[in-house]
Amino acid sequence: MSDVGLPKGVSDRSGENPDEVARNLADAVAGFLMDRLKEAPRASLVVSGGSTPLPFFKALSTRELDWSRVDVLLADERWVDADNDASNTRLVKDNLLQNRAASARFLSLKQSGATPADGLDRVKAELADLALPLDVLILGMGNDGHTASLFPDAPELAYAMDPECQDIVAATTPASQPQKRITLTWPPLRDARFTALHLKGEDKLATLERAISEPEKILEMPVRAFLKPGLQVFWSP
Ligand SMILES: O=C1O[C@H](COP(=O)(O)O)[C@@H](O)[C@H](O)[C@H]1O
Repeated sequence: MSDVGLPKGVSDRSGENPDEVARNLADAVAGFLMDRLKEAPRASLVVSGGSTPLPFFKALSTRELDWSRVDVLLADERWVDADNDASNTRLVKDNLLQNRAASARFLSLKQSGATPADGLDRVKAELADLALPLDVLILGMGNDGHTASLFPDAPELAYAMDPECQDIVAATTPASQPQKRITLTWPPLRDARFTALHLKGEDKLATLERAISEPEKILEMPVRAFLKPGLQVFWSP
C-alpha cells in the first residue's frame, strides 16, 4: 500500500492480514463510538454492504459498547426484500446486529414501494430523527469507482453528489446494476465525523490508484470525492 501515494491527510491503516485489518477497523470504530457516547445521548454508525465488510461486522458485533444507544444504518441498499440474497440489510442483521450489537437500533433504507423513488418519502421518515452530522461512516468501493450507491453510470449521480443537495437520500438506477438502489447523498456522507474506506484485494488497490491519479474527475469515479484529509484507508490483499 505504501507505493500508492495516498493524498495528503489520508491515513494508511492497511495490513497483510484481512482479518487483522478488519479487527483493527472494528477497534477504531468501537473506540470512536464509545467516545461519542460520552458526549451525546446517541451515536450513529453507517456501514456499507457487499462482500468486504463481513469479518469487520463479525468483529465489531463483539465489541463492548452501550449498543442500545447506537443507530445503525446502511450507506446504501439494493431495492430488494430483506430475505433476498442481495439485501445489505440481511447482511447487517445476520452479521453485525448480533452478540453485543444486537441491542443497536437499525434504521432501514428499504421501505415499501415498487421502486426506491416510490419509497423515498418513507425512507426519509425512517431517518427523520437521525442526528447529523453522522458519527461513523464505513465505505466500500467497486472497481468502477462507485461508493455507497453513487455509481458513475447512475443518471441521478450529479443530483446525489450536489454539495447543496437538500435530501439525505436519493434513488439511483445505475444501468450496470441488476437492482435499483437507494443511497445516502454526498452532504451527509461528506460531513461524517469519522470516515473509513475498507478495501480488500489487489484489484481494489489498482482502482484506488486510478482514483488518486485524476482526483478532479469525481463523476467518473465518485469515490474520489472521499479521498480527503481525515479519511482512513483500511486495505488488505
Ligand atoms: O454494491 C455494492 O458494492 C460496494 C463494494 O462491494 P464489495 O462486494 O466489493 O465489497 C459496497 O461498498 C456497496 O455498499 C454495495 O452496495
